[in-house]
Amino acid sequence: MLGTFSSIPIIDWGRLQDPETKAAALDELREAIFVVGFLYLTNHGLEDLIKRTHARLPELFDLPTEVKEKCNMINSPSFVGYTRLGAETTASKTDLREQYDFGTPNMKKWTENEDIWWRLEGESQYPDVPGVKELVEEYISESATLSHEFMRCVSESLSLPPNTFASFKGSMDRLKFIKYPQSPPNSQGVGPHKDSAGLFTFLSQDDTGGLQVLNKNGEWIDAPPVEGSLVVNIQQGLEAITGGICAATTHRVIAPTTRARYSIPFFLGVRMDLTLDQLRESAAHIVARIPVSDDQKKRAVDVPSEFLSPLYSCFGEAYLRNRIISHPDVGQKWYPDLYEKYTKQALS
Ligand SMILES: O=C(O)CCC(=O)C(=O)O
Ligand SMILES: [Fe+2]
Repeated sequence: MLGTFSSIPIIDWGRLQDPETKAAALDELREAIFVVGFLYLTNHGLEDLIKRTHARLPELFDLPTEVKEKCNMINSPSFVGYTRLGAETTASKTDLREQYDFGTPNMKKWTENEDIWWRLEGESQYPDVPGVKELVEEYISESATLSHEFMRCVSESLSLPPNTFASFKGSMDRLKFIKYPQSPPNSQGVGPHKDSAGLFTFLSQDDTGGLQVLNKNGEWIDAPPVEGSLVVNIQQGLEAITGGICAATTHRVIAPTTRARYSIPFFLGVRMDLTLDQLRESAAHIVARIPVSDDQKKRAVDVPSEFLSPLYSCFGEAYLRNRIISHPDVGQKWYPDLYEKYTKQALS
């Protein structure tokens, strides 16, 4: 256990803020992101908010079925809302979890003359429980602030201007509350995947365990709970911005066997209208600074990346495909033609 644990770097946010330690901490950050591919962030200032939010999760999943179903994702062309156990698919297998998806509030309403993928940015649905909307909005707002600062540090770690990644940022970030119920041994909580909504994921897990990450050697290693930390994953948006050089973190959750597990991932969003061609141009100067790392073994066993596929015209379309495949009932209801098209397409 110790060996696998020590292979995931811990980055102390405090050290990135302190002028005395910043330079060394930026080196550690660069190594963690571009050479290892994932990290734990500690000392980030959201500890109290995370604790308060975790404390409310059991109650939200114990609500009567009709209260949860009232905000079911099936009502939402933006794929936000409640997903019951068994309604989600990853790597062609059913996931054993239930969850609520939310997004940044006050999105502009989609109109028919706009490209269809802008419809992914829409208003959230909340369970009808006092204080939940406010808590979600506070969590999203605090996480967005932290993640913007984090991206500035990532730029600085590559000796690039701090706002280098800002122009890739989308307007809607996403947040999920997840429950994995107690399950038979070796059940799939969520199957192997790369996060698809954007740039980085900041994941808070409880103390149950079960998260695993694919390392550069192509081995699944445990990412055990570290109290108060956020697990930071690279998403497909950053992978595309770096021309595929900085591969998205592939991860999965083995369902818990002795009690329920709860987690809260925050997904920093990417711009829906970015095309691969635009990226190639704008990314060249970023890519030139990324340290070389060998991940051939990981790539040999990895899951595909939608954003890098020439099948899709822009991030928005690739993300829409990902949502439709993950939530087939919602996809079929709101995008029947695209559902037909995407379920027949194989990613190369
Ligand atoms: O629950 C977790 O720890 C991971 C969740 C996850 O990977 C996801 O929902 O994208
Ligand atoms: Fe994920």
